[in-house]
Amino acid sequence: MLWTRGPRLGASPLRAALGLGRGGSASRAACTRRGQAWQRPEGHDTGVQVYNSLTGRKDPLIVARADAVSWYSCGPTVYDHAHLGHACSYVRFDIVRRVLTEFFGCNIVMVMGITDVDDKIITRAKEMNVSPASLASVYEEDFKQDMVSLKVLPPTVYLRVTENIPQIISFIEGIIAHGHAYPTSKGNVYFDLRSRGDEYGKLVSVSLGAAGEPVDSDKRHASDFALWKAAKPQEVFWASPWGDGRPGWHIECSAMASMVFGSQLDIHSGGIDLAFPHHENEIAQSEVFHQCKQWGNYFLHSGHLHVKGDEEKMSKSLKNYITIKDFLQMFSPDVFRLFCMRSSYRSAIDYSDSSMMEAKHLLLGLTSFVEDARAYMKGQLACGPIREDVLWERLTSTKGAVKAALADDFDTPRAVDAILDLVHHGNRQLRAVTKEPGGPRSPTVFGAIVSYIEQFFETVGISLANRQCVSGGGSSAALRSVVDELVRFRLKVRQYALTTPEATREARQQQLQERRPLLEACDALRRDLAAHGISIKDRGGVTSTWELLDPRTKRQKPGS
Ligand SMILES: Nc1ncnc2c1ncn2[C@@H]1O[C@H](COP(=O)(O)OP(=O)(O)OP(=O)(O)O)[C@@H](O)[C@H]1O
Ligand SMILES: [Zn+2]
Repeated sequence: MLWTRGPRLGASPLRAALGLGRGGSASRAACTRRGQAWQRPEGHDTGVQVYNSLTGRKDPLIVARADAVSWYSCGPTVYDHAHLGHACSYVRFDIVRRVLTEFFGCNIVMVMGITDVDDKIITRAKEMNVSPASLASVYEEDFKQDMVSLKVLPPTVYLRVTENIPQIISFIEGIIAHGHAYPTSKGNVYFDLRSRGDEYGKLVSVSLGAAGEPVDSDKRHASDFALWKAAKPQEVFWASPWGDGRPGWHIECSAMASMVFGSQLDIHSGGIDLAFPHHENEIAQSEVFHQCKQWGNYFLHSGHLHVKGDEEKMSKSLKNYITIKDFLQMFSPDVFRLFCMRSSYRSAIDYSDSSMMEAKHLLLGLTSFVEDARAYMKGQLACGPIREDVLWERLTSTKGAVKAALADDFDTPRAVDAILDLVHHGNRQLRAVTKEPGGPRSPTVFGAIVSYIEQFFETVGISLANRQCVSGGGSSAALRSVVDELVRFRLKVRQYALTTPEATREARQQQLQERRPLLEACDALRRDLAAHGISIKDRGGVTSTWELLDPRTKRQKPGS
């Protein structure tokens, strides 16, 4: 055994160490030690408590400057299509980023590193008989397109490893100059872990065990990791002071983050599998290069997406994945976002068709409320008397609850629950009555609720079928007018079929019977349009309204 590990490595103990599982007293003790070593940054207190993997607890998020919060995000290794596991990590951090920006006034500068040279890329390129560079460029573009489809905001800048080789080489030279790395006769450069002493293991509390001469390796210690890898025959390489080769995986992120942010980083993020060894090694490299005590102040890790019932994360190598493109054929990006928001960004999450259907129905419930509230405001939905004071009070308390939840380590499930509670109360007051409305109306409070809810979801990247304004230019505007005409015509036909002026009951029945085909035709039209995402609602025979729904969000049984 070369590593002495606390009782915390391996899949679930690692999660315990990072506060994601049921940590025992040993892990709590280690967290306390980590917590004590952490230096509270100086600067602007955002008002958010964030779970920091460096301390194993929630810390106040203090950034150097609110107008330029530095955030480095480990990007993908681009050798194949991205899957839902990747989507989950990037969507969750996108939500965190949007919340920090819109609710807590941070202007975020995000750098994302793209690993475009790596063993996996080289192997796949060989299999496909293409160059690693062209394979990587195809899948990098593919990843970016997937992110656009998922409405993930792009980082302020993407940095590719292959475009930053000179910077990476200088970084390695700096580490060697400070006595923490060594080149070998085979042309490799390794980080000298023993030179780091107790400082290694800030993130997951691993410590170096007894030295053991590694078999068949030019490392001094088996746990030393590569900063520079000597070129193998027929592999892509760059010239360096140590001979031809390419960078190791960990060094690229340290070098690229430092290139933009220097020796101080507010936030560093990635999936939980990156905590060890990737982030642990990044910390070691960067702190010895910059000769500083604390390079990154907050390490945020997202939990894994698992296929329900599967212990392992969704992963290419396990072949248990669904590509983002396949997923988006069935569900909208909004459904996926809402699914992500129903759990903490840190927790493991199970993918299943039923959990997706649940998110889809939730979204449908929200859009339906917004539609009804808007119809009420327009006078198209007749209601009994509204308890306006109750609703105003609910709205105010919801706003407070949502902000408090988000300030508590971006607790999105709690924030969504608070909104659902508001919707529940709104719906109770909106119970439609078929008679003509009487008494005072309260459109303003419903307007305030709709506006708040839409704004909240817009902030986290979810659109609530707000199709009042047309996007897409003149042709969509024309099509919208055509649907307006069609729905008005259908309403006239329906009203004619339902209005039976005959004097006697029998005669009225007879007339209804004769006009029945017209009603059936109206129903059929409603069903058919639903298949195209157009949802028509008949409001008590007085009027009809319509909304355009994303076809992947529409009801299972159109028109029901
Ligand atoms: N199943 C998953 N759930 C959540 N995040 C994931 C999952 N799989 C990968 N990630 C995260 O996606 C980001 C990019 O990962 P990367 O390109 O290194 O893929 P990977 O982990 O090698 O995936 P694979 O095992 O499928 O090849 C990382 O932050 C990683 O932690
Ligand atoms: Zn990284």
